[in-house]
Amino acid sequence: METIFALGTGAGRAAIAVIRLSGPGVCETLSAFAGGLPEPRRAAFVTLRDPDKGEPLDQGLAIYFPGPHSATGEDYAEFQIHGGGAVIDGVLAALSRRPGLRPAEPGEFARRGFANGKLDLSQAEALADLIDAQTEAQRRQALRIAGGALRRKVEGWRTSFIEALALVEAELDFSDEADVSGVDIARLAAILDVPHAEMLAALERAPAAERMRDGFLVMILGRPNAGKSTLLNALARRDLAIVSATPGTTRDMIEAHLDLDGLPVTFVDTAGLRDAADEIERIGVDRVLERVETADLALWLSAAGEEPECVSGVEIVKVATKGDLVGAPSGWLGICAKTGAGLDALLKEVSDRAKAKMGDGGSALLIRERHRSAVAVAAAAVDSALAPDKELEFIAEDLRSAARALGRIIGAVDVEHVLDAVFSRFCIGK
Ligand SMILES: Nc1nc2c(c(=O)[nH]1)N(C=O)[C@@H](CNc1ccc(C(=O)N[C@@H](CCC(=O)O)C(=O)O)cc1)CN2
Ligand SMILES: Nc1nc2c(ncn2[C@@H]2O[C@H](COP(=O)(O)OP(=O)(O)OP(=O)(O)O)[C@@H](O)[C@H]2O)c(=O)[nH]1
Ligand SMILES: [Mg+2]
Repeated sequence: METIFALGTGAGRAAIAVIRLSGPGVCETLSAFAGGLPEPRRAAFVTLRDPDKGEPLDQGLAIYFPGPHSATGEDYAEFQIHGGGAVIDGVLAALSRRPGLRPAEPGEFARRGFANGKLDLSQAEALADLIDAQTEAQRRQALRIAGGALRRKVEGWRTSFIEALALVEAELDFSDEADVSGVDIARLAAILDVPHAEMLAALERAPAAERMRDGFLVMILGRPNAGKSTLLNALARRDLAIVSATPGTTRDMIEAHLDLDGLPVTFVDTAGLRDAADEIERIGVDRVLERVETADLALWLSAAGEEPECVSGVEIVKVATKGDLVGAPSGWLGICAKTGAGLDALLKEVSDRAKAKMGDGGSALLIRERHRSAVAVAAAAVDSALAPDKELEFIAEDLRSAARALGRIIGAVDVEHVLDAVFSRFCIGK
C-alpha cells in the first residue's frame, strides 16, 4: 500500500493550510520532516524541514493518528501550516521527492476509510454532500446520513432478511421435498413485516429528500418584457440578468440560488415566450419549454394580466408585475420589482410550496435515486417472498435479492463501478 498525501484545504489565499498523509510511510515521513514523532492525537508545534536539504519549510502543527484509529483507518498525519502558496508548494514538493509517497487521487482518503470499514458508501457520499451543502436543511440532511443513519437502518433491514433466509435454507436442507412449504410463513412474516413497512415508509418520503439535495426549481416565465429578469435581479439582490425595454432581451437561462428558511430554492430567468422570428431567441424558448417539465413551480409573469400560455404539467402562480404602473387583477399576486413591493409575499408563497414538497426531507433516509431504487427492489422482493403458496427455493431467492439490493446502498456487494463513480467526484484531499 502506498502512502498518499494531498492538500486538504482549499486553494486561494488563506491563513492556514492542512496537508494530509495516510499509509504505512506516515511515521517515517513525520520523523523526517518534524524531527520526531509527535505524541499520538496531540498537536505538536514543530519546525518542518525538507529532509534532503535540512532547510526549514515552515513552522506549524504536526498531528499523528496511528492506525486503525484514524479517519482512513491507516496511519494518518497532518501538517497544519501557513496558507501561503509558496509554503504549500514547498512542503508538497518535498513530500513528492520521498520514495514511497505519491499525491492522492480525488476521494482517495475517503476511499481508504471505506475500505477499512470507517464509513460505508452512504456515509462517504453524504460527506461529499456535506461539503456541497448550501443551506441549513441540506447540511442537516447530509450530516445525519454521514453519521450513519441510513447505514444503521439498511444494516438492520438486511440482517432481518438474512435471518429469514437462514430459516428458509434450514428448511430446504432438511426437507427432501422442496416444493412443500414446511417453513412457518407466520414466523417469516414476523421477521419481515417491520422492515417491509419501514422500507415503504422510507420510499414515500424519498422524493422530498431528493428534492432537498437538488433544490426546489422555480421557473420565471412570461411573454417578452413582462419583467422576468428584473424580478430575478431583485430576488438575487444582484445584477445577474440584463434588463432592457427591448422585448426578447433574455435568451439563456440564468439561475439564482436562494436560501428560503433553510430550504434550497433555485429561480431561473428565461427567454420570454413568443413565436420568435429570431433563431437564437427561438432556441432559447425551446430550451425553456423543455426545462419547465422538470420544474417544481412556474411563476407566470405579466403586467397586462395575460393568462399563462404554452405551459402545462407544472404548478403555476400568476404574478402581476409593474405594480407602480398597473394594478393586479384578482387571483394574481401583485409585485413591483422596481420598488420591491409584494416580493416578500411572493417569497412566502414559494417558500410555503417548497416546504410542502420537501418539508420532512431533512429527516428522511433515502436521499438519492440510488438509495430509492435499491430499496424499491428490496421491498418488491420481500413482497414477493411473502406471497401465498410460494415454493421455498423462490422465497430464498427473493430474500437473497432483497439483501443484495440493500448491500448495494452501503457498498457491501458488487459495487466496484459505483465506488469509482462516487469517489472520483470528490475533491482531491477528501
Ligand atoms: N484537521 C482536520 N479536521 C477535520 C478532518 C480532518 O481530517 N482533519 N476531518 C476529515 O474528514 C473531519 C473529522 N473527521 C475525523 C474522522 C475520524 C477521526 C478519528 O480519529 N477516528 C478514530 C477515533 C475516533 C474516536 O476517537 O472516537 C477512529 O475512527 O478510530 C478523526 C477525524 C472534519 N475535520
Ligand atoms: N415601471 C416598471 N418597469 C419595470 C418593472 N419591472 C420591469 N420593468 C421594465 O420592463 C422592461 C422589461 O424588463 P425585463 O426585466 O428585461 O423583462 P423580461 O421579462 O426579462 O424581458 P425579456 O427578457 O425580453 O423576455 C424594462 O424596461 C424594465 O425596466 C417595474 O416593476 N416597474
Ligand atoms: Mg429578460
